[in-house]
Amino acid sequence: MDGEHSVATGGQAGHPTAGQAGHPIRSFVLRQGRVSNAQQRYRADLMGTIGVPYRAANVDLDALFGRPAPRILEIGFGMGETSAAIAASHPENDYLGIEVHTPGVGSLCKLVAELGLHNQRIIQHDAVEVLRDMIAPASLAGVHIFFPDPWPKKRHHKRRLLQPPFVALLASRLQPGGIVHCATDWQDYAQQMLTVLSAEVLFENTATGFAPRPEDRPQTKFEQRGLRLGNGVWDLVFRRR
Ligand SMILES: C[S@@+](CC[C@H](N)C(=O)[O-])C[C@H]1O[C@@H](n2cnc3c(N)ncnc32)[C@H](O)[C@@H]1O
Repeated sequence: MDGEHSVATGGQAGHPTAGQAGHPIRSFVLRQGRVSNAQQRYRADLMGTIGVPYRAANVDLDALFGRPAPRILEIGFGMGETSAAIAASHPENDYLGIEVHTPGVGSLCKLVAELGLHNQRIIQHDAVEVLRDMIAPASLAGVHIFFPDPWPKKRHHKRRLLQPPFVALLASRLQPGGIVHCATDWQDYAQQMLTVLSAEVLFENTATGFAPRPEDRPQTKFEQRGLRLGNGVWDLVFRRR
């Protein structure tokens, strides 16, 4: 997504990608993007019911969704069009979307209301801390990470989300047989993802190398912009052993 108007956030100790001085290296910067009136209104109306405040304790997912069902967590849903489309086409699953960016949260709230989705919940917080602190081990059927911030400059690569400690955390939160599906339009990040996911002993690749794009993954907004620029797209689908 656009990186302008960026403000680096402060942090807490113990972040899985913590830097040398103990300061967390976050995978995002909080942008001061414009929040439309509609995004503001829907966010204010809905986050009281479908929003989950961050707290350092496991969330009871059955209670949160009001039923037992496969749970898919999405990291960085952007404006949420893809999230809403997937949740609408899979009413049998429950979806927990995590995003830090306020306009995106408002946008997904609006889509949830317009589509009458009952299987979407939202946490507006750093996904790394959410996974670490709120999600119980072996509780997820899937994780979606579609077009994470690419951090193209070499000196920023340490900010990329897909690093070995994060991938180990991710694996620990998936049930055996659970799937992590990543996609990116940055070739060197795709290669990095392939390397770190392949190196995690709890994961097995469902494909040889990169996966064909699964038919049930709609094109995301960020992906469409990349395709207009002529970028390639790489999907990776790994299964928790
Ligand atoms: C490049 S955008 C892609 C958005 C969307 N998935 C798409 O494909 O259109 C990456 C998104 O991830 C969010 N993000 C990055 N790191 C995050 C984190 N640690 N926790 C939650 N959201 C994060 C950013 O705010 C941004 O909206």
